[in-house]
Amino acid sequence: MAVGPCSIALQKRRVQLVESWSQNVTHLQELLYQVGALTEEDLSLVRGGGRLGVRDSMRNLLDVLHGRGEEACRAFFHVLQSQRANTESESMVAAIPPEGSGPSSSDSGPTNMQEHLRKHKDILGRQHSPADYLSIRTIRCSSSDSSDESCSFTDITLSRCVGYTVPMQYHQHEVAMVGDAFRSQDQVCTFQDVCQRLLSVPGEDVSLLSGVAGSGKTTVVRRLVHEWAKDSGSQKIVLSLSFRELNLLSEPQSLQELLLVHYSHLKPVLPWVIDSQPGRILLILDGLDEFCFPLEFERSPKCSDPERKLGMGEMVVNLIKGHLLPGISILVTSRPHAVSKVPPLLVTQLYSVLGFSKDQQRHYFEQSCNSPLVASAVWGYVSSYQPLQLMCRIPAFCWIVSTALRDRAPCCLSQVTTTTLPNTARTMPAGSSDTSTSNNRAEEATPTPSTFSSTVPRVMLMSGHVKPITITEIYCCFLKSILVFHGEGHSQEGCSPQCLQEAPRVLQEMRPMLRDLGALAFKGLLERRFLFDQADLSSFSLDCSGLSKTFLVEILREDRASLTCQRSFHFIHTSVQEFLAALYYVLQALSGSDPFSGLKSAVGLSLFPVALHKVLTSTANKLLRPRRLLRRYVKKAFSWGGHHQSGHMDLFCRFVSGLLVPQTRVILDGLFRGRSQILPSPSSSLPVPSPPPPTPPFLLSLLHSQLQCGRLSPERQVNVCHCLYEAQDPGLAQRLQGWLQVLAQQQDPDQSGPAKRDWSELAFLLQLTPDLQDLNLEAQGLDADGLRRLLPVLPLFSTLRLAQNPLGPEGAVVLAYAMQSPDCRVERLWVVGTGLGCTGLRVLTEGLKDNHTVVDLRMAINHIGDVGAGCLADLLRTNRTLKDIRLRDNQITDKGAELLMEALTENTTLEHLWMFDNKLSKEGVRKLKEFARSTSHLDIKVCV
Ligand SMILES: Nc1ncnc2c1ncn2[C@@H]1O[C@H](COP(=O)(O)OP(=O)(O)OP(=O)(O)O)[C@@H](O)[C@H]1O
Repeated sequence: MAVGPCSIALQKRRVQLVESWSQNVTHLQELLYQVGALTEEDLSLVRGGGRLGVRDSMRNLLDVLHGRGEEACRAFFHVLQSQRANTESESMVAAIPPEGSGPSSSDSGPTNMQEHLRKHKDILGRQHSPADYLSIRTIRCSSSDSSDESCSFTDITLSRCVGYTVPMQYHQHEVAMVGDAFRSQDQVCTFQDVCQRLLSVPGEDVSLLSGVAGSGKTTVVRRLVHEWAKDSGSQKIVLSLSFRELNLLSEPQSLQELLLVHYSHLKPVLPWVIDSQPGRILLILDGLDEFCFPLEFERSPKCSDPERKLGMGEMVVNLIKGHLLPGISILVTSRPHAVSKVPPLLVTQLYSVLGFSKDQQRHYFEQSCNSPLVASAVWGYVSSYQPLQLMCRIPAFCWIVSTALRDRAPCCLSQVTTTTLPNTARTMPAGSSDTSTSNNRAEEATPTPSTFSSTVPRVMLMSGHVKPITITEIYCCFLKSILVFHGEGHSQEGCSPQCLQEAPRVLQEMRPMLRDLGALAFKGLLERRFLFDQADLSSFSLDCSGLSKTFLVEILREDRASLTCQRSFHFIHTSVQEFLAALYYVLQALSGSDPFSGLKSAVGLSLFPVALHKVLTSTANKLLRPRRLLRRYVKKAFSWGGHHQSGHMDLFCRFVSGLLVPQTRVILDGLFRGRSQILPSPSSSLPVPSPPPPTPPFLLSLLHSQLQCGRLSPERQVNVCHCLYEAQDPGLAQRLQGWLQVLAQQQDPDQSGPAKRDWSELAFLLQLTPDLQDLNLEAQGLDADGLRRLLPVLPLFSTLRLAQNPLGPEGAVVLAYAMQSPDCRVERLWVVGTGLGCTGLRVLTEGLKDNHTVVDLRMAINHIGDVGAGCLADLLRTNRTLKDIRLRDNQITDKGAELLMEALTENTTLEHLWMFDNKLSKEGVRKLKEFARSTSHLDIKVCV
């Protein structure tokens, strides 16, 4: 059987031929029979006994023709050409290979190819413009025909590693991982690098893009598509689908059908591209973590036919395995916990969104605030408070913080009043933003949350609340900004005195709606659901048509699936859902109602009829005193959060703690004023409010008893620390002092070893003390794992004393990250007797190559040997910061000393090198001394 250009073309264009010609299959058969290309037997085979549909008949026809060889295929294309007048698919006919020519003659594709692609770029470029996505502020600016550029993306930092291996396990809330992000071992890269790789490099591969909620994955995708659409020279053809949309397709579908419905404007060209130039296609699948169908990579049957109907899970498996659409490249985005749904072997590279670096955060605030003064004030505030700054690596937090702070800034900065707070109030210590004027200096003062003090005046803003210092307070300000300043009728952002005066009334009016929204959020959290449909909203009496028009677009975002036109809703960020859930919980608990019963009656889940449930609840309320009820509900929230090892209730618990603080609730004054408040409601009437009541003691004792019970995992313990912080526990400072005292008592290395410590808790506490310079953890039994937990704070100290701890080579890896951190301030690194060995030293010196802060490195008794000395020598060739290195007792011989001396001929900055107690010969010592004499700046201490 001859295989010629027509046979090949017929195979390659099979999908397109079925798509374009199935309706004419009967007529084609007749014509082919007439010209002798088919026999009667062929005809009955093609018809399949009359049971087949037209598409299957067409597939049979193509199989038969291919089986008959080149001549039959050529006849087929001639027949098609003769039908040209009858067909709508001109491009199809143009693709028929002329007699005698090879298939390559049609490689330029169907006619109007460029035209179709241009249209495709226009459509996708519009769908992915930054304007309708980044913030409501930009929606406004776009609607008042401002240019796209004004709504631009801020650059973001990513990392790239080839493939991935570690099956990741997460026992903490994703927020807790933010600090980890910049410690990645992988190569740091920019958005442009990712763009360049995905859009320029042809070929078959699967890339994963991982990042926590709100880290900007979807934004990266949008920006990628946006850049591609702007680039008229790009040869790639980007197709983008979201898992959220695929979830809606419960019936099996063929991939071809799916793509052609989704990209109907590409109908005339897509099959051709898929068939003949798959390397040009980049398929983006966004949001794997939301995919509700199982991905069974082992068990899903192999399918390479794009026309075969498949369930969505099977389709995705076959796409990622390269069976369906072989040759294309695929980008899958996901939150970290779902990344491992894709087997590592199938992944070519893993990109991780690290978020905004410090500079990028500053730039973000410059872009998002309406004046440089406000931007600088917001940035001054964020950068002065370490936990907040860590959180602001996530862009979504930046947006929340910016919304919370910027709106009130213009009119509040110059109109602050101060008042003295009672004993739970916090210090507003020295340290002010660089833009502070004499008027606003108090406002700009940097809070140091570690020192909740009783004496220092607390800044009270005109808006009736203090400058937020807990995360809960920031979210309260965020909500208030949106409700009060962004509501309908407020064309301008920013507060006005009139808005502020009306705020309590507005908040009071919003109370029922916020309660319902919070109940929805809470129910979602319980069920770990972050996507809601219209029925969900209606079950909480939320009117979706009203929602999308009012301020709530900034809280609850609507998606309309392009495949099914179904509407779905999600909170703008999971933390906003967690905050609203906590708000609902606290509102209910404060008014003596069971937060769970609120859900049951709303969604009809109650085991009892609603009326009976109400009777029982009110009887219980009468029997139990309201304060006891409150305690019971709060306890329930915490014990429940503590039992969730996944950590997904962590933020919720922190917000509940924060909202139980009367001072925090002042911000949402109006919302909390109710008939049946159990706790005293703080008064906030201006100009001089009466002191708010302190944090309820039962809350603090509840949290403390959780810490002491010893049943919580280390991750949950850290979360309890966060809760104490949100609850503004005045005891936190003492706890830190206690820790520091413990650490000051040096352990005797001969003893059985120090008690097992919770290093995460220390890391948390240390974050709250920005002025601590010297971290002394000598002989504390600190191992590599403990050091890793401390990593967020390690770079922030000028002296790190880590001697006599079993750090080992793995600890060196952690130290290397710390030294490479852009935030590194470490000048003295003391790691005497930490078991680094030559392997550890190699890693550490690699880290130090990117460091410009360490001047004093003490590393006696580490068995680094000559190999280690060689690594150090290598470092000294380029390093111009180190002044003092102590290498006593490290088993270095003459060979190692030679390497060091060689390197030191190129280094004029090192001043001291201690080499006592190494394995040097007399000759080696003599040479070293001679070398020291010849280099006036360098003092070498050595003896045999
Ligand atoms: N590069 C950026 N420049 C400006 N704003 C950004 C940028 N990236 C993200 N944001 C802001 O953060 C918000 C959240 O981003 P995005 O939706 O991309 O996160 P995500 O990682 O996809 O979140 P999720 O996992 O919840 O889907 C955006 O709405 C936008 O306000």
